[in-house]
Amino acid sequence: MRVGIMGGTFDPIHHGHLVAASEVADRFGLDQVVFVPTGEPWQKSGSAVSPAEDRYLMTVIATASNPRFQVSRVDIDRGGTTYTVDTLRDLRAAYGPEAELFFITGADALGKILSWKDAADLFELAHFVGVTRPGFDLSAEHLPADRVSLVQVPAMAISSTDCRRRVEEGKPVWYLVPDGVVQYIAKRSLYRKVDNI
Ligand SMILES: Nc1ncnc2c1ncn2[C@@H]1O[C@H](COP(=O)(O)OP(=O)(O)OP(=O)(O)O)[C@@H](O)[C@H]1O
Ligand SMILES: O=C(O)c1ccc[n+]([C@@H]2O[C@H](COP(=O)([O-])O)[C@@H](O)[C@H]2O)c1
Repeated sequence: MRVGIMGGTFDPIHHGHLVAASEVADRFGLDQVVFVPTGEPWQKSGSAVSPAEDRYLMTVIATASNPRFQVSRVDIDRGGTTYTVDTLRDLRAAYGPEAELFFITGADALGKILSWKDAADLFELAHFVGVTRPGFDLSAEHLPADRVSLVQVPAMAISSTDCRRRVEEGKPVWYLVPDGVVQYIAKRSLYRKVDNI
């Protein structure tokens, strides 16, 4: 079985994430892509991230219609700071030794990967797939060539930061995130200043 892993804070999940996963699934003939919302990400600057359960539910809503997309709670249920080395060990244990694991990252995340915990071990645990992202250079020169692939995906100039800012400013996020995620954000009053609720 060939399993893609798309880790992210998903605050909120948007069409950039979904297109990246879909393209890599097609290119590598993946049987599944598992979206893994982070528990407590340690390299996110700025304000605190939304509760894990909200990010988890938005990820479930966004992926529900695709039979090849799954969502895993491993990073949320482990508790504490999320490290990809733990994600990969947990998913290896869940899928067994025969599974081929492909960890999908945008160009921004791939550029910082050597700063991740136990970075040298990561490339033993999975094949890494870096995807293009508007505004970032995609390069794997710093990484082991046989364990990293680069994939061009349709350019989606969308970020979770921009989606949060738009909601805070009362601007629409329709078509940047799936419809059900727009509705979930409104229902839970996410990303609004307290005096806007
Ligand atoms: N528009 C996009 N195109 C390609 N890859 C993306 C895109 N947006 C995010 N990714 C990748 O998806 C993964 C998870 O991203 P994350 O959940 O941090 O979203 P983000 O939009 O970067 O969030 P934020 O703006 O809050 O930093 C990362 O590997 C990131 O590089
Ligand atoms: O393992 C680490 O030290 C590490 C540091 C930063 C990010 N990551 C992972 O990279 C993925 C994208 O993270 P983020 O913060 O850009 O949403 C997600 O799965 C994180 O757990 C992992």
